[in-house]
Amino acid sequence: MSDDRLKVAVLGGGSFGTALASIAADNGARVHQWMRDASLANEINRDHRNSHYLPDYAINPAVTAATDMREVLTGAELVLVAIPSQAFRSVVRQARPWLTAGQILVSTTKGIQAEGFKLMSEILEEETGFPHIGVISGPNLASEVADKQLTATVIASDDPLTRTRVQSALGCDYFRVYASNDRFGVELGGALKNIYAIAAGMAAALGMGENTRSMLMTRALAEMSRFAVHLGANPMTFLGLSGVGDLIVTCSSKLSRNYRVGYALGEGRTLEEAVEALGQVAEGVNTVHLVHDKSSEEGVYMPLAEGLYQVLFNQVPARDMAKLLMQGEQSSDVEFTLSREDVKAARRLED
Ligand SMILES: NC(=O)C1=CN([C@@H]2O[C@H](COP(=O)(O)OP(=O)(O)OC[C@H]3O[C@@H](n4cnc5c(N)ncnc54)[C@H](O)[C@@H]3O)[C@@H](O)[C@H]2O)C=CC1
Ligand SMILES: O=C(CO)COP(=O)(O)O
Repeated sequence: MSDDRLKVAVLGGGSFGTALASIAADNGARVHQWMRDASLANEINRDHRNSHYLPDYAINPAVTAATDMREVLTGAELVLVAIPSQAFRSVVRQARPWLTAGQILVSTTKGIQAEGFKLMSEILEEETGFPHIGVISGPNLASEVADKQLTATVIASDDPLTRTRVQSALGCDYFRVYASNDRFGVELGGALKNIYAIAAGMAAALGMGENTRSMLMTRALAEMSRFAVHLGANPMTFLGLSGVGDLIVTCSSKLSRNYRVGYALGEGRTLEEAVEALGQVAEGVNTVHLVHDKSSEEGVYMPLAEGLYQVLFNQVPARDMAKLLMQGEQSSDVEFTLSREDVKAARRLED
């Protein structure tokens, strides 16, 4: 008997890969999930549960898991790569012998590779040279997705086929998939907001109020869009789900791992203790480092990222850094309507 269901492969056995695998299966696809841990794969096949990363949620039984890359990838029409950024390239290299040019390849990872400041879809492109490449990003806390809470995401690609195939593979009554052609902006937004989620967690632990959080999130949006536009992104992308949308959720929720790392730091833990206690990936820690270096190199003004870098890596107390940031330049609210240079020039005339 022929099986004409869409075949989806998911690389990664963590919380987001598992949540996305279950959505595709809810949508009628045959889903194969690759992970390196055989006992976790057995558990998914036997109990339809991922007790390590998503213990409280049932996984659709149409998801089958394996540690064999060939078995998972052969015949897959859509491949979702949900592997933390530090291991992303090595896993794509492992997968490469079974990837084909007709497949749709999509990164779901919100991180940056240190060498060359590369985003994950650029790695997909470099390692395969294939044409159907995209990125999924948006306000998508994995446990809420697994709980089927009403959620929206963005598929970004300059390839229309990639956009429409992902919209139909994942869009369902609890998960909406909006389209963007600014792959770079969408992907960068997902990586950058992790930095500010750490800062927001820290501010919460220090007892700072709602005005503070709102200021932090809005200035974070100004800072991340300034950086992204300098590197070639479209500023309007930051008004969407993958920009302001993801910033809101990650800066507001203890379900965010980056927020939790910040909270632990605000309570006085060391970075090592905070990361160890989390036991999962918090991409923002590495991203702070990379963005600090890149913004210095490019001459982009990013006081929040710089302040966070000093707290995380140079042991400056968070409260002292907050005081220092409050003494920084009072510049333009929205730089795309009034430039920082115009504000500075007017102040110089006044002095
Ligand atoms: N968890 C979430 O709420 C969301 C996560 N993301 C992004 O998804 C990406 C993946 O994150 P999660 O699934 O949440 O991570 P996770 O921390 O839940 O799990 C990571 C998974 O990657 C695997 N892994 C790590 N190194 C590996 C290697 N060298 N080879 C093979 N597998 C390896 C681990 O075994 C584990 O299965 C991250 O970049 C994250 O930013 C995006 C949206 C939501
Ligand atoms: O990206 C996320 C939600 O959109 C998940 O954030 P964390 O990686 O901080 O958990």
